[in-house]
Amino acid sequence: MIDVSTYLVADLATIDDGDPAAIVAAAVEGGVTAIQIRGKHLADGDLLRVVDACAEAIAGRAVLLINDRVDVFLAARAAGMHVDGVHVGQGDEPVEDVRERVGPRAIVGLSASTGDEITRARTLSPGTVDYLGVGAVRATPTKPDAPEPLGWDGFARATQTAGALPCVAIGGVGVGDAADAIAAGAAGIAVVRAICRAADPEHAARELHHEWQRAAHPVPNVLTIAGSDPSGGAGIQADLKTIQATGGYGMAAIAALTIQNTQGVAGVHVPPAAFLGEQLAALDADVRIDAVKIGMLADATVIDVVADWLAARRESTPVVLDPVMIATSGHRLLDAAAEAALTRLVGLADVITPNLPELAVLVGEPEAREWPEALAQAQRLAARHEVLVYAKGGHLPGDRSPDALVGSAGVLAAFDGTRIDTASTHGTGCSLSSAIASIRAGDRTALADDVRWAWSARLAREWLRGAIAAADGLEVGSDGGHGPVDHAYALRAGIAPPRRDAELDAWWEDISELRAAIVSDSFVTQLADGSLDAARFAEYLRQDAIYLEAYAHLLARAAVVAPTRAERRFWEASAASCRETEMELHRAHGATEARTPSREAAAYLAHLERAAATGDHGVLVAALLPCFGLYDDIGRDLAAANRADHPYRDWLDTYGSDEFARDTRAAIAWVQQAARRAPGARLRLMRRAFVQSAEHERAFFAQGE
Ligand SMILES: Nc1ncnc2c1ncn2[C@@H]1O[C@H](COP(=O)(O)OP(=O)(O)O)[C@@H](O)[C@H]1O
Ligand SMILES: Cc1ncc(COP(=O)(O)O)c(N)n1
Ligand SMILES: [Mg+2]
Repeated sequence: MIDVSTYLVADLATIDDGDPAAIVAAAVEGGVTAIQIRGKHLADGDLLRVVDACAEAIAGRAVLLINDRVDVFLAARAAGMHVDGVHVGQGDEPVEDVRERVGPRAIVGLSASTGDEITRARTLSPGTVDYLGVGAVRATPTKPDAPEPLGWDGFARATQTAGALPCVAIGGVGVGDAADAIAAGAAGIAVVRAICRAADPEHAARELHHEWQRAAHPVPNVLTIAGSDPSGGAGIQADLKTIQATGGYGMAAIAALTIQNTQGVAGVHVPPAAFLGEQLAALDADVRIDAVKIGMLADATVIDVVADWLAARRESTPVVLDPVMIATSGHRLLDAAAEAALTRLVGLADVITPNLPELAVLVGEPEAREWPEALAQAQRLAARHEVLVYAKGGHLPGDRSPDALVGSAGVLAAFDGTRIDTASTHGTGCSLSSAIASIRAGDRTALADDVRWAWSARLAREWLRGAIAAADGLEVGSDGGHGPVDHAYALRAGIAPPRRDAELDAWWEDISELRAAIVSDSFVTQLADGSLDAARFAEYLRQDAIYLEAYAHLLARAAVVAPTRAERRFWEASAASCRETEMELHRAHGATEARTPSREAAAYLAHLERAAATGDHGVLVAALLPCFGLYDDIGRDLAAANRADHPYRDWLDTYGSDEFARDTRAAIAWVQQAARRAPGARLRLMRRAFVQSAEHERAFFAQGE
């Protein structure tokens, strides 16, 4: 679906003697998602030149449409310019004819200003029109001949019949209107003068874009009821940091205080439970609560207060309960008598997140030694209390760290990954449960509850693993303890908060078999156990050096077309580190050898070159992503198999590193953002480019077999 949320009509008459390409470039930099070039008074040739300059300036970062002039669009497309479609009015040729001429892939927008026109557009055969421009909402100087303005009420009434057709509000709208526009059902806001005539078009675009984003993704209010950890790694402090990092507004009612540092818990003080009850009542009287996370509650009286409060709430707020009994350091955080009281609370939660010892206590069985046993316990617990159980394998021995979301019918979502090698896991349980609550609170989809919890859990775990991987970068606490995770790692790296993104997940599903195949191919299995033939490995490295040299160039090209400075910096840095790795490989493994690419390397590089040649930023970064994602995935498994006397030790280390994991996450986040901006046809291209790269990855690994 085309993103028309921030839509610029670049009206050449309004721009007058300004530079359209410069304005359009600034608008895109500010976050505009769609641009329409309107040059009613221009001859075809002159308009085509402006379109050319604008297409170059936009470089695929926003949808580019041409107003009315279907011939100019066709000429632009024939000349290889990056144009996406046309926007036509009611007075021009019938829109069915326009669709016929531009073909099925181009985007066609249609102006409509009355309920009748919208109803008629709706009854056209599907795929004729991609979106409607509906207005004028208010009277405007750029369209003096327009009929009576609609106002927001009129807009809402008129667009009621539009069905799934996105309606962009136009006419006298701009900054300050996003909330009303969304309430009226608009898919976006279109402006003319607000950007074309702005002293600083980039700033004007950014203001508009940010306001729309804020209104479309309101910040959820997330409450944690938990204990305080003065060292800031666990409890209330961890919860607030997590909620903020995952896009929520954090609130906290303190149920207990601990004397605690990274070495352990030295004491617990429980304030009067009635006082906690009053805090909760005060919040209820004043604040909309979008999700609740419950942590350390210390004793039965406190648990009862919280359970009473939850039971009496009229709104059905998502509740995540971390049944905290024992801290990572091994200290009891809940007195034994209170364990029974917890059972009542479990029944009031949607999801509970026990670690293995807590799971055992809740289900009344000995602690699980093996993961399948833990899953069976989780299922029994889920069935008994009608809750979802997020079982955590953090306490299992071995080098894996499995988790799973389990319902009464069994596992809903299984997560597996290597254990991150760090002692800094203080507060991981607290952080995970508040991340699930916070991400779930921000999920505005209308999917089934189980699906939404599974997504929130998946994103929360992904986010937490980033925080654990970055933990050793902090300097908190002395030797021998458990340091905190870095809740702010994504902020430091300029990565947006996690939000559910079914699109990217579908891509990974597309390549899941390829991933499995790569892992079981002889190259990877033999590389892992060290039995790989040295000559085959050397040839692989030579090919890898050739590949990486070209890949670094392509990363640099991604930087050039990146829509924001932060993203540009990311691809530039990736290009630089890729070049270093390549040189390193080259130095270590025969710089003097002839460098002829293998058939597999040549094919892979040709595919990437083609992706770059589309000029589309999204397609290029999608094609570049498997090289990050698959290596991170497989590289971690290989790194886990590493040992001091492993013949390929250095190589295995590179891809298992935390820096590489961090870069991979950032790359995924940027591709995710590009996917969100991409219209349907472009999104399909991105996905195809991504899958094809994964296929080339497999062939590359298998070469010389
Ligand atoms: N070393 C690690 N590497 C990766 N993930 C970890 C590690 N330690 C804990 N986790 C994750 O942190 C979360 C908390 O797990 P766990 O330690 O089992 O619970 P708790 O902190 O409540 O005792 C889980 O999602 C678990 O998978
Ligand atoms: C106040 C408080 N609440 C909870 C925990 C559990 O810590 P973890 O998340 O490591 O299990 C803690 N250590 N302190
Ligand atoms: Mg815990």
